[in-house]
Formats: sequence, structure tokens, C-alpha cells
Amino acid sequence: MALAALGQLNVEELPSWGSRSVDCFEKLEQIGEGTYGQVFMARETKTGEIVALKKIRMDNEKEGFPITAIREIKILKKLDHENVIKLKEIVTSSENEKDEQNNQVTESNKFKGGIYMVFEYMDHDLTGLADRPGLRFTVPQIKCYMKQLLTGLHYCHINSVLHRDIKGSNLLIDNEGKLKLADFGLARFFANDHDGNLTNRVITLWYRPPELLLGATKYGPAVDMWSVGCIFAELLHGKPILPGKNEPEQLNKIFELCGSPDEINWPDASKTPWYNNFKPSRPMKRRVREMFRHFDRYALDLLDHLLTLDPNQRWTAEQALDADYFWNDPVPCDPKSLPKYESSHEFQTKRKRQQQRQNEEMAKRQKLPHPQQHARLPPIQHVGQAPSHWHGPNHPMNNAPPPVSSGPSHHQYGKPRGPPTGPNRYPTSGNQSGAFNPNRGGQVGSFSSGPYPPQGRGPPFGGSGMPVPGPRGGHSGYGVGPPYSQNTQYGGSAAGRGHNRNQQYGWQQ
Ligand SMILES: Nc1ncnc2c1ncn2[C@@H]1O[C@H](COP(=O)(O)OP(=O)(O)OP(=O)(O)O)[C@@H](O)[C@H]1O
Repeated sequence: MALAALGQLNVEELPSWGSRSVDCFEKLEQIGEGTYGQVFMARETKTGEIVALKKIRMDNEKEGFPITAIREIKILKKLDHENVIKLKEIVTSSENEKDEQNNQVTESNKFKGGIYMVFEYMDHDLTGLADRPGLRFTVPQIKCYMKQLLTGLHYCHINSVLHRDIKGSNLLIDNEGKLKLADFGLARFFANDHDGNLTNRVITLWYRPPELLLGATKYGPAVDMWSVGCIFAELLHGKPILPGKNEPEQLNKIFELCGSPDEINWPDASKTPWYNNFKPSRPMKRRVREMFRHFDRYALDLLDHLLTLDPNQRWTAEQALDADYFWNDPVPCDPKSLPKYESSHEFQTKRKRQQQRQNEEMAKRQKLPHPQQHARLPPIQHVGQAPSHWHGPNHPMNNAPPPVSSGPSHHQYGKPRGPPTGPNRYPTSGNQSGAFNPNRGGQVGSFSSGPYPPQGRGPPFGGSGMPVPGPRGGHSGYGVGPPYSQNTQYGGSAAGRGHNRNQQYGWQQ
């Protein structure tokens, strides 16, 4: 099959798609559990190649094959880029197989069989990787991941694809340091005039832009760029920056950080469907630069242009890649120079948290001292999961040997891991613009999932599917002034630069 050049779509199709059985693969371990299916690490029996198998969940489908899976397959078959996950083929299983929990198929599902998407295998997702105790990403590493994220997204956007669920667990990373966008279950092709009516119920809440929270149904690539801004700040700050519990609170957090919409910062805000329901009761000042004053000026400048309320003024992926941030020291590192980690996926870190909770409960009951809690452990969401193992205190980023372990792990060569006694991986403060040693320096950022955000796929505003009728509808924090001090300056722009470095990415517009 001829490969598409960078920036081009893949127009050829493998003839064998769907014709092979999943029996050609040996399932090794479950590595993911998503809204739409389980993900397994597997080995192709014939070639020994390690792949990821994503089983398409059919049990809730009354109307046949799920539309999200159809979309994901359709889009991924067309995309061909080094920063976008590669869908290798589709395989099927016979209708009377047992399900993954070893339950026999029932009357209602017995004729459905199983359909799996076969992906290239990636060792980590960004959330799972960053949740490793003791891990600190360096600034060149963050720049390297950000550059790849933006390059992959730029490719999607110039090919008229919106991702619509950019978040850490959908950014996959291999041990060559390559980052790839994954989970195109919410993605769709878009028209450049943004004239169509698109669904408003997309993007995981913490990464959802203000225009969607205000009900917009005509939108474009800028929605993904807001999510990128949230991830960027999270990488540098060490924790999610806008962890709202529900849509009104999410909007309130956005306004507290980015200021309330007005005629200057977002002239069209008042035209959004739910503006009158959610507009703040009094003006709020923009505080991005104050809140993140510990970032260096180039990082702040990029962040400021990504976390821009008005989607029309928000930077595009192309503009972001041209930001001074990527062109000033310390420059992004070469992906290949990144340390290799034992594999980690969010699903597994959730299991570890589950195990820790159980240990704590046990310790409480036995009146023993509590096991040490990792600073950033989110609440448990899944119960009844199998125990796993802790990562040890030593970490490649700390110039120490890799963790050692005694039990089974993601890889057969996995080693035992001890309790999380490593240093806190969140940067405290300090200017990052000084001299830097990528492997040793104190200029570190980090990233973590924190408590799990509500998913972007459910209906907004609880079960009703309707917006809360007013800004004060039961939400105490809404419309109340922000808790920050007033003596800050907002400004800064990278506008006016004459030089464009875009051609260095080999894009085709
Ligand atoms: N190609 C892959 N290689 C390794 N791990 C993968 C791969 N694809 C997915 N995973 C793991 O499985 C998890 C879930 O996959 P994915 O996001 O595609 O499923 P989903 O059902 O759409 O999930 P969600 O509802 O969380 O969006 C990912 O976060 C990742 O950890």
C-alpha cells in the first residue's frame, strides 16, 4: 500500500480489512477500558508483532454497529501521519465467543459476534505516564510532546477533521518518544465555513472550551485548541487547571481564569445559545498570567493565545507551532533521546489507585498506619478491579535505575515496583528560562490526570440534557468574584512577528 505523504490523506484501502479472525492474535493483557470498548495488548501469532486490539462494544447497541465506531474507522482509514495512531485492520470473532469477563454470550447478544480494531501498539498514554510516582517531565520533553501534539492536530485540521476529545489518555506515547493522537470516536469531518450544526456534547468537561459550554453548535478546530491549552498548562503546572464538577462550575472556572466575556475579548459571546443563562453576574478580570506566573514568558505567551475565550482569536495549531516557545532555549528535545519507561496506561494507574484504597481501608480496619498516599491520586471510579503493583521511587528522570518489580506487569519483562516514595513531581515555582540540562535540570514540569473528569460523551447538565436555567441555579460559586488579588497585568502577544517557520514541518495546506 502506498503511504500518503505528510499532510495528505490515505486513499488506498487494504483488501483484507475485516476478513481475518481475532484468533490470529493472542490477547496478552487488558490495557484500556473506554466508553466504547475494552483495549488489549495482543501478539499476532504469525509475526509476533505486538498490537493493541480495541473491541467495539456492541452490548448496548440496539441499532446495529455503533456510529462512533463507524466514524472512528472511517476517519482513521483516511488519516496517515506519524502523529496520528495507525489503524492497521479490522478483525472479527465468531458470534458465540465468551466475553472478556468470561461470561457466555446471552440471548440478546449472541448473533452479534465481536469486532476489533487493530492498532499499532503504544507503550503509554500521557495520563498513565505522568501518573507514575516520582516522574517529572523536563521542559524540553514537554516541548517535544507539545510539538508532536500540535503537529498531529494540525494535520487533522488541514484535512478537515476535528478530534473533539483531546485529553491526556487519548495521547499515546511509545518508547521512541513518539506521541500520537488516538481515540477518534468523537471525531468528525467538518466544513470550513463552520456552517453545519454539530453536536454540542463533545470533549471531556475539563478540556471543553467556553463556546461549547455556552451551547455553540457551529464551531471548528478552535475547540481542539482550547483542549491543547488545558493540557499544556497541566503539563507545566502539574495538575489539571480547570477541574469543574459540572458545566456551570466549569464555565465559572474558565471565567475566573480567563475573565468574563465582553465586547472586546469575545464580541460574539452574546450570540451563543446559552449566554444569557450563564453570563457572569459581574465582570471578572483575566488572570492567566498571574495564575501561571511561574511559567517562563514564552510558555505564558503560548498559553495566553490558546486559552483565549474567543474561538476566532484563539491560536490555530499552525500559529502555535510557530510560537517563540518552541524556538527558544531550551528547545524541544529529540523524541528518541527521551528515557524509556515501563509501559503505563491510565487504566492501569486506576487499578493501582483501587489497590491503594483497598490497602488504606484494610489498614484502617486493622488500626495499622496508612500506606503512603501519592499526592495526586484521583478518586476511584471502578470497583472490583484486580490489584496491581506500585511504581518504585527510582525513575529514569531522576537518573536512577528503572523500577524493579516482582509481579506480572504490562510486559513480561516487567519488574517489581515498590511503594511510591519518590519525590513530588510537581514543580513548585521558579523561572524556567535559565540554563538547562535536559536530563538533570531542576526545570521540570509534570502532568497528571488528577480526579477523573466527567466524560465528554454524556449529556450535559446532569441527566436532564438541558442547561441549568440560570447562573445561580444551585451553584454557589457562580457569578462570585474570583479569589485572586487584583494587582496583576494582563497582556503580552506574539503578534507582529514577520518570520514564519511553518515550512519546517513539511505541511501541505
Ligand atoms: N494503540 C494503542 N496502544 C496502546 N494503548 C492503547 C491504544 N489505544 C488505546 N489504548 C489504551 O486504551 C485506552 C482507551 O482507548 P480509547 O480511548 O481508544 O477507547 P475509548 O473507548 O474511546 O475510551 P474513552 O471512553 O476513555 O475515550 C487509552 O487511554 C489507552 O490507554
